[in-house]
Amino acid sequence: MALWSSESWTRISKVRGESPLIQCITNLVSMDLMANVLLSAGASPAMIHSVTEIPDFTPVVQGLCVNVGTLSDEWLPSMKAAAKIAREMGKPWVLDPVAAGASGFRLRACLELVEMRPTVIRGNGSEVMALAKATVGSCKGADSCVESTDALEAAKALAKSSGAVVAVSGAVDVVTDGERVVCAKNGVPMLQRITATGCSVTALITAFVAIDPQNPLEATASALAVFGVAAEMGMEMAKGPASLRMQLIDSLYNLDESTLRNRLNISSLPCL
Ligand SMILES: Nc1ncnc2c1ncn2[C@@H]1O[C@H](COP(=O)(O)OP(=O)(O)O)[C@@H](O)[C@H]1O
Ligand SMILES: Cc1ncsc1CCOP(=O)(O)O
Ligand SMILES: [Mg+2]
Repeated sequence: MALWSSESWTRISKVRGESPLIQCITNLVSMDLMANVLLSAGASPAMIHSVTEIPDFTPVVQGLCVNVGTLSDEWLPSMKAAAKIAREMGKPWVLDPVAAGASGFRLRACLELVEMRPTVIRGNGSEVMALAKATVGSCKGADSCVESTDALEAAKALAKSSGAVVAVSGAVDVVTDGERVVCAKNGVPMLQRITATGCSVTALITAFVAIDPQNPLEATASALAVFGVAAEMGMEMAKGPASLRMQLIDSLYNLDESTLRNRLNISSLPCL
């Protein structure tokens, strides 16, 4: 645990020190929280999605986050154009397959984006299972109706077939490259009552991988744990979802080394 704590503190310190520019092509619901979570962690968000701007802008970013939450025919070309440039230039890019199983259009778009070889895929249990099985049938829109642990085998299969690190969020966040499995156990249940917390942790993953591209699995686990620790700190001051949303941002901004070392809970299998 001590090594995970040291490495995770080093990573959040690097995000604060280097302030990586993170392009987010994301949904209309989560733009504000994603941008503010990135800023409070020390990164520099840019929610730039016009296909006309992609050739000028994506080449200068340190990481790309693609989120299909409010997917449309108009936005999909931008996502693909940016992902193509990121892959060609060896830049980390992260996919958040929101509600992947909710429709054939959405599933096809997500599978096409997976074919473009994201560095990391972060979804909830239902989303990862929909991608791994390539089946429509989301039970509840953007929310999951299975636990992250129910999607472990699906996550490993998706990691092996896509070449991506796959993170399944939930009470226990599970991260795998298809072989190794790591669990991050920080966080609070009330995070599920705030929209865009999943989108936001995916954005934070993008910033962490941007400053540690050689270790995407470890960087992903660190980001999930740091986000969860900030939520735990925020929960101590919050009165409900709205104040937790606010306290989460402040706690991430104020996170210090001793708090992270005392609270961080990351372990390798057997951790479920
Ligand atoms: N029951 C829970 N206990 C603690 N943390 C949770 C729980 N459920 C989700 N989280 C955390 O909330 C965030 C969003 O996860 P999740 O709700 O699975 O994603 P999404 O919003 O994409 O469905 C993640 O950081 C995850 O670790
Ligand atoms: C409710 C909703 N609908 C389309 S995108 C979105 C936000 C989803 O955010 P998250 O996946 O982080 O819960
Ligand atoms: Mg989500």
